[in-house]
This record gives sequence, structure tokens and C-alpha cells, in this order.
Amino acid sequence: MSRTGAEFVVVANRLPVDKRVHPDGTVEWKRAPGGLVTAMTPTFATREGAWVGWSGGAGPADAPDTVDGIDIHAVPLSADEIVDYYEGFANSTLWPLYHDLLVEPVFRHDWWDTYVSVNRRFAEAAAAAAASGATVWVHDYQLQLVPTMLRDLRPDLRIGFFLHIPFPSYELFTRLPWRRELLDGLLGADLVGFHLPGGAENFMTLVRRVCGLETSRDPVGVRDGLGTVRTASRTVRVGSFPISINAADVAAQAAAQTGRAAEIRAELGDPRTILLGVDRLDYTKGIDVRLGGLEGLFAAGRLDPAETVFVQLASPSREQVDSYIAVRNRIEQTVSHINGTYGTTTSPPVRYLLRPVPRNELLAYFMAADVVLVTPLRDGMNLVAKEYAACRADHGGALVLSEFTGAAAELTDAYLLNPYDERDVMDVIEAAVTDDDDARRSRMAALHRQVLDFDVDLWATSFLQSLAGAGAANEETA
Ligand SMILES: Nc1nc2c(ncn2[C@@H]2O[C@H](COP(=O)(O)OP(=O)(O)O)[C@@H](O)[C@H]2O)c(=O)[nH]1
Ligand SMILES: O=P(O)(O)OC[C@H]1O[C@H](O[C@H]2O[C@H](CO)[C@@H](O)[C@H](O)[C@H]2O)[C@H](O)[C@@H](O)[C@@H]1O
Repeated sequence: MSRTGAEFVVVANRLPVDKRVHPDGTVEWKRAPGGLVTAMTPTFATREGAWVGWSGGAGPADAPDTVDGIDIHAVPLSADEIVDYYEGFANSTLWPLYHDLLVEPVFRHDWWDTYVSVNRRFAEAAAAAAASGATVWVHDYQLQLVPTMLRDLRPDLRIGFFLHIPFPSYELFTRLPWRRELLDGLLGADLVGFHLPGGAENFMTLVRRVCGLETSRDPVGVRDGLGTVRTASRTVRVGSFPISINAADVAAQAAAQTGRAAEIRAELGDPRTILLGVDRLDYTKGIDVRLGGLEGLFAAGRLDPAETVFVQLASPSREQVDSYIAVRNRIEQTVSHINGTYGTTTSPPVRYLLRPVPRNELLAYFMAADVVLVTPLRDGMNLVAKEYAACRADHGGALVLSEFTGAAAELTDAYLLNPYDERDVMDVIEAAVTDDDDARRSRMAALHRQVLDFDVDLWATSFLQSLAGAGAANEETA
């Protein structure tokens, strides 16, 4: 059968487009500067590419036909579907379950039904977008049923799936009333990828015990040493591919922000130490952990609030979901408490911004910061940590990093901490602020080198090469 369509299709919950409405009412669509679209840029440059995703609004699909040569296939969601699929099953069931039950997941069969029907809509859109024999790369927890739905519609495709968040243990995952269906959904892929080997191994344990399938038993390596799952008709490869950033570009863009970084320091009153946090406002990110650590250090007289400014840049996220409303209230209360207790009317030690800042401004903050605090209770990777390390070609600054991020597996020269241990949180933040210059610089030099050597191009290329191998092996045995 001959069919037109794209040779390479990305399927992700979100489209890589930003809508701008100008004062005269004209609409301009721009490519969103997210990590995934940057990672895919070289792949799209060499093949005809399409992107299937949701524009972020309710109602009929609202998106351009193409952006920077990528065909855009918008999947519409109704207001009810946003509540049940996005805020509900994706972000109130799967997100907390996969992030170690930091809040209680909600299990609702009506949400599940909508998750199934929305996943089917994404699979149908991908099937319509893909050329014969195309490679389709499906992303993340919102779309775990798409691989098998798509294979049923289009057995000719090579299908890869990558999970951007942690994949939980047998004991957590099997709480899901739909555990078998979700695993079956993923097994439609030729390759299933995770950030860390641990996620890949949890997945293989689950398919052995829940689906009764045979799997390899050797440890899974990083970008290498794939695991295998034998299904009735095919072999699914399972691997670890830690995502990264376009480190060279980030370093070059940050170098242009040193002037603005100096202005930021001056605007903040030229304190001895600037600490910085940059996060989506999510309970997984441990914003309250770092605030607690700072307060403890101020209370014990180990850090001087008159010489310290902590800037927290927080981007609003999933604002209709109860657990996100609760964490925002908690953080705002703590910020007020710290400023009320340790600040003066003219110099509060915490500066909190609840809105995204432009990209260049963010890079200027990274260049101004003496210490960046990345303290999640659980995080699939955490690109902020890698971006900060990429920015600091000057080997200035220091990175405090939670052991419970994917990034900690690679950024071992960071000041690592256990966010569940309040004493450790205080000790490690204090060490990052007060260690001598040589110690701090040698850590940052190692971090900077690490992110330059292992960049996002390596992530995309290694995944796509493994997918090509996995797909070819299945085609040979079909
Ligand atoms: N331009 C801009 N980017 C931001 C801001 N806050 C976070 N980001 C970016 O959002 C991304 C967050 O990725 P990550 O740390 O992996 O956490 P995630 O939010 O769970 O995907 C990084 O690329 C950040 O630089 C902001 O205020 N402005
Ligand atoms: O689309 P939203 O609901 O607004 O959420 C934003 C994205 O958050 C999650 O990011 C994850 O992916 C990062 C890159 O692999 C990783 O570094 C981070 O640890 C993860 O939390 C989510 O997985 C995406 O699907 C969302 O679009």
C-alpha cells in the first residue's frame, strides 16, 4: 500500500507551538522553545517530520498546519476531557503514583475511560500522519496506551515510547486497577525507554509478574545493554536513555547574559550570596524543602539573612488540580513567614515570582546565582540542574541537587542531598555557600564538562538508533 505522510512522527501530549496574538489582533504561531523540540530538530532536518499533540486549550483544534517545516497535527480536547484525562487521570492518578505517592493518587473509572478514548484519538491522528514504514516516537505518561493502539492500526510502523517521569516499583504500580492494560499499551512499542536503568528494570519485573511474559534478566545499561521482553508476536527492547539539553547552545546564550547578570545582582542589593530556585510550581520539586532548609540556617545563625537573598522563580502549573493549589498555598505561606521573621521592610531574604520569565532572563539569573537549589522529592530527570551546569563555563556557582532526581545519577559532582533529611538539607546548602573557592570551582568544572559531553543530541540519536535496530529485528522475524 502506498501512502503519503511523514517518515518521522513525534506524538506528545503537548504541541511544540506558542500562539501570540498581536495588539492589532493578528495571530502568530512560533515554535515553542521546549527541550523535546530542540532534541528533535536534527532528526526533523533530515526527514519529513510531523508532530501530533494537544494545543493546550479546550474545543476545536487551534494550531497552524506547519511550524519550521514540521507538520502539525492538533488533537482537540473538550473542556470535560481536559478535566478527566489531563487534570484527572494523567496528573491526579499517574503523576502522584509514579512520583512515589507524594500525594494520594485518585483512582476513578470515569477518568480511565476518558484516558482510553483520548489515547485512541492520539493513536488515530498518528496513524493518519505517518508514511508507510515510518518511525513514530511516542512520549510520556499521558499516552501509554498509544503504542499498542497505533500498532493495531498500522502494523507497518516502527514505534518507540519514552517515559519522561520515574517508573515505579511493582508494589506501587500494581495499585492501579488498570495495571495490565497500561503494560499491554506500552508493549505495542518496539523500544520502551526510561531515563534510568532502574525504571527499565521495574518495567521488566512488572511485565514478568503481571503479564506472565519472558524477559531478559541481565542488568540494563545506560544507552546500551538493552533488556528484552518476548511477547506472543514480537520482541520489545527496553532501555535507559537519560535526557539532556543542548548544552553548547545554552552555554553560548548564557555567555551573552553576563551584563544582565551583574544588573540582577545590583537590583537584589548586592548581597554576599544569591541562591536561586527555578521550577514549575509542583509538589514534586521540593520548593518547601529548600525554604525549610534556609529557615533552619537563618534560625541557627549559620546563614545571615542580611547577606543572603534566595530568588524562587516559579511557573504556575496544573493550576486547577487540588494538590497544586495546596502546595502553592503552603509555599506562599512559608515565604511570607520567612520574610516576616528574618527580613526588613526593605530587604526580604526571599524573592518569589509566580510567572515564567523570558529565556534570556532565566539564563541571566543562572549566571548571577552563587548557588542553585534543585531539591525535588522525586523527579524523572530535572533539566534545570543540567542547564545551570551548562551556563557556568566560568566554573562559578555551585549546584545543590537532590539524590531523588534522575540528574543525580550523572551529576555526581554536585552538592548532593537527601531532601527527606532536614539536617542534611541544611548541612549541604551551607557547604555549597561556604566551601572554599577551589572546591566549588572544581565541582562546577566537572559538572560543566559532563553536560557538554552528554547532550540532548546523544539522547535522541541513541534512542533512535536503538529503535531502528529493534524495529528491524522485529520486521525480520515477522
Ligand atoms: N523560559 C523559562 N523557562 C523555564 C522557566 N521555569 C522553568 N523553565 C524551563 O522549564 C524546563 C523544566 O524542565 P525540568 O527541570 O526537566 O522540569 P519539568 O518542569 O518537570 O519538565 C527547563 O528547561 C527550564 O529552563 C521560566 O520561568 N522561564
Ligand atoms: O505539560 P505540563 O503538564 O505543563 O508539564 C510539563 C512537563 O512536565 C514533565 O516533565 C518531565 O520531563 C522532563 C524532560 O524529560 C524531565 O526532566 C522532568 O523530570 C519530568 O518531570 C512531563 O513529563 C512532561 O510531559 C510535561 O510536558
